[in-house]
Amino acid sequence: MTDNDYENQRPKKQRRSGDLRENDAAAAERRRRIDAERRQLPAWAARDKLLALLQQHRTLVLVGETGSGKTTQIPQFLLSAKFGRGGSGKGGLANGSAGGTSHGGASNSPGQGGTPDEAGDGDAAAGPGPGSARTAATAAGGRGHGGGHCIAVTQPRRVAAMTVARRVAEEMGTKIGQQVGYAIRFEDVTSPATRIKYMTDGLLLREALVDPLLSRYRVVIIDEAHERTVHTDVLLGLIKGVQARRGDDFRLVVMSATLDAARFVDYFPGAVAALVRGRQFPVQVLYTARPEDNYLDAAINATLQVHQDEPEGDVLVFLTGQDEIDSAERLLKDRLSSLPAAARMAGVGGAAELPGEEGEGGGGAEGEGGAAAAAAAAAAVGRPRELLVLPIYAALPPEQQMKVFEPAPPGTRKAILATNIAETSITIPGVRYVVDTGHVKSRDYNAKLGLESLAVVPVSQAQARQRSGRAGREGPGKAYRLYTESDFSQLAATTPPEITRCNLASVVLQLKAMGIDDVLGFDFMDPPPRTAILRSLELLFALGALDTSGKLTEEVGLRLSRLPVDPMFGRVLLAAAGLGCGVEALAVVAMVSADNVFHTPRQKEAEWRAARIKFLSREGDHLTLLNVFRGFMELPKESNKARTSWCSDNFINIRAMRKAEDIYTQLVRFMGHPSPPGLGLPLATCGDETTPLRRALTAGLFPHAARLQPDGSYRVIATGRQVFLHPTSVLLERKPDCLVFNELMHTSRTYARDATAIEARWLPELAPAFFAAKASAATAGVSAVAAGAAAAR
Ligand SMILES: Nc1ncnc2c1ncn2[C@@H]1O[C@H](COP(=O)(O)OP(=O)(O)OP(=O)(O)O)[C@@H](O)[C@H]1O
Repeated sequence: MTDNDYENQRPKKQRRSGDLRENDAAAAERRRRIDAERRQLPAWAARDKLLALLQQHRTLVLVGETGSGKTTQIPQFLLSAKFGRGGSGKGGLANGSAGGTSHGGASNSPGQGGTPDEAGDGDAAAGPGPGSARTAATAAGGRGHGGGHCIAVTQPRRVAAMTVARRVAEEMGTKIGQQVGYAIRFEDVTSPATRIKYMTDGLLLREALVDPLLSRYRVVIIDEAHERTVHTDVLLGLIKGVQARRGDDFRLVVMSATLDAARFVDYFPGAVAALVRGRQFPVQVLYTARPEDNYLDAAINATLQVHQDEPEGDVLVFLTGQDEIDSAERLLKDRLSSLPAAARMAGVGGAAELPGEEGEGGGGAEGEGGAAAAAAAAAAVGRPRELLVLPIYAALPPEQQMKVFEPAPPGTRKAILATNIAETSITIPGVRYVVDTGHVKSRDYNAKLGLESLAVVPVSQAQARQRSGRAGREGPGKAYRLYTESDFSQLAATTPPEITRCNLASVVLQLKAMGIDDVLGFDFMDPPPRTAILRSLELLFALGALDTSGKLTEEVGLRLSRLPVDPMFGRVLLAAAGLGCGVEALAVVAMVSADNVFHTPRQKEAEWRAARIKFLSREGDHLTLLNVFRGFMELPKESNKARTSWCSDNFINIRAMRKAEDIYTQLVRFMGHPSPPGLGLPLATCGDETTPLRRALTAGLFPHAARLQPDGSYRVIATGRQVFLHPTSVLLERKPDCLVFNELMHTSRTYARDATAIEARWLPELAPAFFAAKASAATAGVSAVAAGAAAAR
């Protein structure tokens, strides 16, 4: 560098260090403020009592109001009491204060079954059954434990894991990924320094595959346990086994604002329940006087009413899914444009990928004389004048999801349209108002048919409380429930555990991979229906993941358990690797794993049908999806404009395509990676030759249930009732040993939606008697193994 260069640099350097000092000062001030806020949280008053309870009990079931500080504070308390520091094999369990002064904030919760005495009952109740949970521990093969140094905090959802981790890192004044980190599927923001790790429950379950004793962790916190996701329930069963094996070296905390603590205390030997009393800010709950005919309209009205009448504060609206959110966004725009000038000034900011859309940037005030006065009036009463509509749902790319967490620009109110992704754990800065439609999309499973479906159903009371709890986190809030108080009282108290209403193939596969062979005997807190487990065993057998004695096969089962996709899709990928069409199979699996890519507006049916023709394949929907994927991938990646206009011309959902591309990229890495959990499989392409791909698809989806015939039809071979049909399938021929169809089910998603139609149409054809007579000896073997295992207990 010459002197001259140096001189040129100097002022910049000085400016930079000046900026840094200012930034440092601002950051320090912010931390001081956050620190003061933290100390006001109800959880703080309970700190010493909670730590003392955890010294004495291996399981703590903690109930505390939404916003009381469970998710953000408890892990920090544990860390400061040395629960999250390893090496000695004892850590805080021996050294931490064994009681301290109780501030009276926490109490053993009478009526919730939380006393140590009652926990003794739990011991007895759990006595004879935990054989399989112990098997889990044994499967660790004597792996060392005692070195656990980390605190894991599970969340049912990725967004919560990410955002809460960031908040806690900020509270602790560290960079995310250092002392505090998070891990979600395909994204690990942790380091060797990490002591508090927020993660999805599904990810901790995956970790248990390779480390069944969870030996990295001194404490596991299962947060939002009331949600009873399938992953949480399996984890609870596994952890029970881990506790038995690791003894005093391991602690479990189960937390929620809306939890039946007694159930958990009964389930875990020696558990104790505690209640954190009090909430930070009040939330006023308002009900409608009469039931609403159309909750979507009612939600729009309520949002606009809040925007027009209420002082500043963002609105969080709970809807059921992406389609509904898209409609709500459009309706809000339309309604805003028809409002009087004062309210109309609020342009509605479009979704982030539509820059320049009408309303963006809030130019509405320009040139409207009356509007300026109205704006002044709104400002005078502290009402924001613009409304910025932001969606958030699971299929939205993460960078767009994060937009809801950014503060609204001055003079603007955010209206966040969310699915239940925003229902628990998270704090969205600025939200003071919640609009609860009272509905949610929920999974259901028909074990008889092996079909999963999604249906819009009323929320439970616990969900309604969680939703209201998203207001009142930074100040007093209001929750508008779009149903009557009497309807609320009729709602189920809690949501039934997901494990009792979903396809269990993945779960069964993972348990088998952990060495738990007797899945029917696994110590579930709420055992799933027996038929559902049997159906999963049959499916896994049909996929080649289990042998006739119900054991995991090395070649298929073990590798499938490592693939982070549905076992049926995973089987396609394994088959494709052997058939030289891995690239195409990955594309198809990515497309069916993303949301529906086709946009089918009713008013433009002729147009979208015409646009669809160029992608259609006579060989089936999978090949059609492959054509769409190839078309998209041919566009220049860096040109957002080209991609957007191609999607819009072809009536294709760009968000779903981005998601598919993302899944594809991640799976390519995963499949090709030479060391576990990667599979090190070659990824060849079959080009325009489609036969290998069709073979691979058949192998994955219906290996023994159907065989592709030379003429392109499928033969359905009897394997119990494990048959997948499309509602438009046509029965070509009825032979003595099989039925011949032109087309079979192509994705789990489609059959999910059409489960009822399929049942009505095909069940008589697929009568149990027909299949019972033809059931293969091998499938019967799996059932016999399952039945034998059950009988042995
Ligand atoms: N990202 C954030 N920005 C601003 N404040 C936050 C943030 N995260 C948390 N807080 C503050 O910390 C408080 C406690 O949050 P925390 O998530 O720990 O509560 P909780 O008891 O776990 O609630 P819930 O049961 O709803 O998950 C919130 O009420 C809010 O005041």
